[in-house]
Amino acid sequence: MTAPFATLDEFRQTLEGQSGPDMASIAGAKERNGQLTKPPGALGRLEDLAIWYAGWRDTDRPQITAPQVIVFAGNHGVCAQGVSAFPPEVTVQMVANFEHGGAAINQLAKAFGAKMDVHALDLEMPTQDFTVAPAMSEAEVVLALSTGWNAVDPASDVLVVGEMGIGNTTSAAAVAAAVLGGSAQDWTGRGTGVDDDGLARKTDVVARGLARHDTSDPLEALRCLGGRELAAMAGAIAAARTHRIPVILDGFICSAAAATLEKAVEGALDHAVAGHLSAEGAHAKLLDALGKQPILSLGLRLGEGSGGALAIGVLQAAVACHSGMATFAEAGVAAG
Ligand SMILES: Cc1cc2ncn([C@H]3O[C@H](COP(=O)(O)O)[C@@H](O)[C@H]3O)c2cc1C
Ligand SMILES: O=C(O)c1cccnc1
Repeated sequence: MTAPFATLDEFRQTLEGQSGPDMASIAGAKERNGQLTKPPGALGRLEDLAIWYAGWRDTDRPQITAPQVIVFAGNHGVCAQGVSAFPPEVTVQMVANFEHGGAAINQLAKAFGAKMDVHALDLEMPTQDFTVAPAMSEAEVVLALSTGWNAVDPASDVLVVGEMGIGNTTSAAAVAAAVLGGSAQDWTGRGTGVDDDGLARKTDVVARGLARHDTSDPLEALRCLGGRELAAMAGAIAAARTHRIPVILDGFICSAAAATLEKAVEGALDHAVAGHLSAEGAHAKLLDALGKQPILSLGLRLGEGSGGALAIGVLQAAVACHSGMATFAEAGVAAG
């Protein structure tokens, strides 16, 4: 489906017009959950996940057969400020690695039966350094949102969005600070592993970005401080809602991009769960602010959609139990 917006205002209107979960499917799934052959609540959070998933799939007995992982890549002008432990060429080199099947996310997508797509967004044209100018023009951010929107396969039944973009933890920290409040220090972490000097430099860069731009509007924060891959993730998350495809969020960068949607239109992330808690320092605070409890906590600090992809397995398991288990009546097991 072609993206139904050509401006940031139209994108916001698209978010405002999106529907919520199907309450009848939620009620039916709760009813079914209560009849399954297990003590009430014994599957813990798996039960909540299955019921949540049912509401977005419009059925009380859903299946997961077609997960999609999309990795978006972008380059960042702010790398000129020395904010990453790695050089910006790594972005395009990793895109080649994704295309040849050699990255962590390739293995994780394969392990959970997900199809994986990679979209490189104008890598030869990095965003502007946000300490001197807005990262993107309105046309550029809308194009990136549209690329993300159009990348979603309407036939998929769960979506993970990930990213590759050297420098993008700086961008994500700035976006998070702009939309959720707090200081640059609160949100800036080590990313790929900058040393203490690098962290101080990076924090200063985030502070200067925040001081330079008027980011009271969350979508303006995405434009001025974000990156193409962050905008594409936001566009894909929004498109998934329109297609009734539940989303599993990845780590710090994905969550910062997603936060712009929730802050633009409250409830815009109701169709999304947090796949994992990243080791990037401020991710816990970000998830708290979004009211999301991570499914996994494995110390990952990679991005690429890796933590989201791992959580596909948990969601699949939750849905398999919900839809595949026998009821007490079917199995002839005495209910308590
Ligand atoms: C080889 C390599 C593979 C990666 N895969 C994801 N990232 C992660 O690291 C980057 C963000 O960290 P920073 O802001 O410190 O540059 C992003 O590309 C993110 O996806 C990688 C980084 C590297 C070096
Ligand atoms: O949490 C993430 O997404 C993350 C953390 C560090 C580096 N790259 C990605």
